[in-house]
Amino acid sequence: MKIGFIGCGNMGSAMIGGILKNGVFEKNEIIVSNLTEEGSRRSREKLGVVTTLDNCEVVKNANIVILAVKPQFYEEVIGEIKSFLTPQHMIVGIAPGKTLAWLEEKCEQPLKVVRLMPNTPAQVGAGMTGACVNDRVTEEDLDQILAITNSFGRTEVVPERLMDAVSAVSGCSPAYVFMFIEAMADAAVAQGMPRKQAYQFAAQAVLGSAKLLLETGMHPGELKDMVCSPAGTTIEGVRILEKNGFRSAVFEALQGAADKGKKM
Ligand SMILES: NC(=O)C1=CN([C@@H]2O[C@H](COP(=O)(O)OP(=O)(O)OC[C@H]3O[C@@H](n4cnc5c(N)ncnc54)[C@H](OP(=O)(O)O)[C@@H]3O)[C@@H](O)[C@H]2O)C=CC1
Ligand SMILES: O=C(O)[C@@H]1CCC=N1
Repeated sequence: MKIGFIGCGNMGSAMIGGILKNGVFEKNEIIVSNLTEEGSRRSREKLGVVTTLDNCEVVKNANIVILAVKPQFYEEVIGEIKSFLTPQHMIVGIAPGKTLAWLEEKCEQPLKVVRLMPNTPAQVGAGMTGACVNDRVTEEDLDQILAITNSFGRTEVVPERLMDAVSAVSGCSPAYVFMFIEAMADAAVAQGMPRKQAYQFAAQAVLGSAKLLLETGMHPGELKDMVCSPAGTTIEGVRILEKNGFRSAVFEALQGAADKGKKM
């Protein structure tokens, strides 16, 4: 085995899905641990990887170890596995607030440490991951990490001080985007559109807008202005969004998410 996941829920399985689809590792090179027998069976059936209920088995059988449990369980899990870690291991945290220094300290030995902040669109190969590494991670190690993260979307290597911002703007933001889509679809339903069709229209509008911005590199304000005809329908909606503090609400939400990450 080459890569191991401690925990294989939403994020772990999304990451493994991309890794397998792009042939970064074969099924028999991936070992995952779950907390429950039910989770273990789900990992086996859904992904076909090697499974265990013993977190130490992951460390004994893989040199890249991804901690894909909720942040609250990081300390307990590291306590369990630390005596099996060696300088050859690369330990990868994906939780908000768990800094490189915190991970190094809890592992109690000099190790290659990586911090990633992926997001759930990784499930469909459209993830966005922020990455930073400690000074023991070589160029070759980083290339290996990027091959992994690029298998489920795009990656940006950032200074660690930006990881809370990454967590807010791409780790958490899919939740806010889904709330936005749901609200738009509710409004379309109120106008008489069948719900399934409303999700299609709202989601494709968000997907297309994101694609337009990424592919043209244009300023989002300019793209917004392209939609707003003088005395038209869109600018009326813009007025109402501004009146209701739409931008400020988004700003505050991301600020709150980033601040929460700093405290974790
Ligand atoms: N969800 C998201 O959008 C994002 C999440 N993250 C981070 O990813 C990490 C995982 O989150 P997510 O995938 O959403 O969480 P899930 O709840 O979906 O999955 C957690 C997994 O951890 C397993 N688990 C729990 N306790 C243990 C333990 N002691 N030993 C081994 N396995 C254990 C569970 O096992 P079982 O299957 O048996 O229940 C489950 O497979 C978190 O740190 C989160 O902050 C980062 C970016 C985005
Ligand atoms: O809130 C969470 O649990 C995760 C971390 C980053 C995005 N979502």
